[in-house]
Amino acid sequence: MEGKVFQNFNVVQSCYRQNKQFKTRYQREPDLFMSTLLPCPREKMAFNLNSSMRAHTLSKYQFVLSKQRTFYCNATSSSATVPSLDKNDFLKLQNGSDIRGVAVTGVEGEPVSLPEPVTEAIAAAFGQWLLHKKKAESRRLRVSVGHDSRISAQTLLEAVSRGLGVSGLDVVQFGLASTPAMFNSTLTEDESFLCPADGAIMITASHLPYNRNGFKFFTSDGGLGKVDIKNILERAADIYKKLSDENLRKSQRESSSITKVDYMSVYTSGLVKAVRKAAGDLEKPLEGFHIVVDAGNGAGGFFAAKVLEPLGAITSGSQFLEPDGMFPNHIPNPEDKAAMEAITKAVLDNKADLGIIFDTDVDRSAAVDSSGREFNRNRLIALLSAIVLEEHPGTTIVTDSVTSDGLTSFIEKKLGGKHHRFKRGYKNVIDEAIRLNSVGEESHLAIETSGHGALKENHWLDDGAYLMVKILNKLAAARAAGQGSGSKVLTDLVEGLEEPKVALELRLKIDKNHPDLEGSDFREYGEKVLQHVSNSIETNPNLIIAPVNYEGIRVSGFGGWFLLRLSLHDPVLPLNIEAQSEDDAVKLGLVVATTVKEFNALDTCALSNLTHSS
Ligand SMILES: O=P(O)(O)OC[C@H]1O[C@H](O)[C@H](O)[C@@H](O)[C@@H]1O
Repeated sequence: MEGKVFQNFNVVQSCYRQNKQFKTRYQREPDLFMSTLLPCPREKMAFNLNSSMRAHTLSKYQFVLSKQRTFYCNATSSSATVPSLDKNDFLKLQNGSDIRGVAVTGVEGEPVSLPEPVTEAIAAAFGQWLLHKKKAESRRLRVSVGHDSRISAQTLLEAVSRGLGVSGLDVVQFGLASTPAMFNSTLTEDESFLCPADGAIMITASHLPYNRNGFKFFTSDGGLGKVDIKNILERAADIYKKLSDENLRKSQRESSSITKVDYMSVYTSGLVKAVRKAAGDLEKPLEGFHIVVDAGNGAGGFFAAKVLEPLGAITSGSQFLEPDGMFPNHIPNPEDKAAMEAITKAVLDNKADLGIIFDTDVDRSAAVDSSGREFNRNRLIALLSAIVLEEHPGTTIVTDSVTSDGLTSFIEKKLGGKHHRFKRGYKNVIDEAIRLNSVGEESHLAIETSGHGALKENHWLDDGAYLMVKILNKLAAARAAGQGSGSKVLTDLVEGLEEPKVALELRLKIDKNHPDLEGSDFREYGEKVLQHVSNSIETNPNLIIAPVNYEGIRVSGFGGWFLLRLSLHDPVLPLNIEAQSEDDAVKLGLVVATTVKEFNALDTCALSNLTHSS
């Protein structure tokens, strides 16, 4: 265990050993017990730990704790004023299968919606949900918690730990971590790292601005979906009411332990092992390769020193590896133009073989070859499809809805696979791939143009770092087979992918307060728009509506296509257009502009700019 667990604050072991009666009952009836347990005396329940504390501070804590085995955790409820919030306020924090909110002030018009007490209530609710789900478990449950580089990470980490303590769960803090590592911790079998965790929480808001933050939740079954997130937020609203009631805080509670573990070393050594194995157990299969990493000051900086260097790669010229929650260089997001320009420049300036870029929490990635050509969006999917279809001939590749027609013919005609173009949303594509397998259709890859991707061989873990490992395997194998160096082997794999001359996305906003909505939900209004576009196009001989389509309306015409759909989260109709010339893109834009013109709540400025640009 030495060197693995940084500190272990198992101060409450004797408390809960003495409290078997409590334990048995709480395992059997977690929900019922929570209602008597809550609200708890927050003055007593929380450790005030700071992962960036210096060593001497920590040893002082350890000394105190080891001397008092029945020590009740130090009093540190958040000092923030507790605003009055109801269920709706909590439900507003749901963003698909994530929770997102504003964690710090600083942006005008964006008040804090994720203060510490709300965070505590959400974490307590996840604990409650987990206890309910794992009723049958006879041991005490533990939850791993990690965070990205955001400036609010530490505050929220402490609030999450307190909240889990409220539910009587043990907390295992990983510090700076990636989202996929958190899921991985629910699968790892290694008691010396306190794994598997029964549940995991990642504190992140992906690529959103510095003032935001949020949570993703995992169990060994994968990331929680929309229904469970709603359930957790509803529970959180109830818990919150009780947490803010001063009179009730005096009741008894069970203490929880907080342990800090260097789990990222387990996770990264898994990635290193995967590449070594694919290269026939060579110790340094990337020796001689020069690979630059751009972590955008998010959590992905580990990839250079902890993955590439042990494999023998040179990583000089890597940039923005140090965590900085103000993201001073560019948005950590492979979909961002400036981010892709930054990594491309780094590759060219350093004459590197390959560039790798991650989003803030490393569940998304993209690459750049030695000539500065991006493996991003459709080209990243084409590359991964080529690799996976070599390993699993004929398999189905599940993608999101905005993928190009060229990608379909590449996967089906060149690679001999099947392209199942499904819906937008990483959870949607992963769940669809799992469903296909369950009904007998083999699928090994679920991937989005956004850079989210998951493989069956990797437990359907949505992992940007593992996607890059698949690419590294290819480089290493080519080197081992004496097939030259550089990234040519990768570039060759996407040879034949037809790419459009023009690819654009316009996001048409729906004004939620417009009288035309007549009090209805923006989604209903959006559906009406889509139905109307579909009806108007049906009779147009120049246009063909895609017969198989899972969201919105996809139409081919003028040598290209467009897809108009409802955003997963926002009051927006995103419109994707791909065409072989600007003129053709404008023609497709005009089709949409003409058919939606009577929908006054729809902001069509972006469309007008396009159609008037010619
Ligand atoms: O529907 P949109 O607004 O384009 O958003 C769609 C995107 O939402 C989130 O960012 C998800 O993480 C992505 O997986 C998804 O693709």
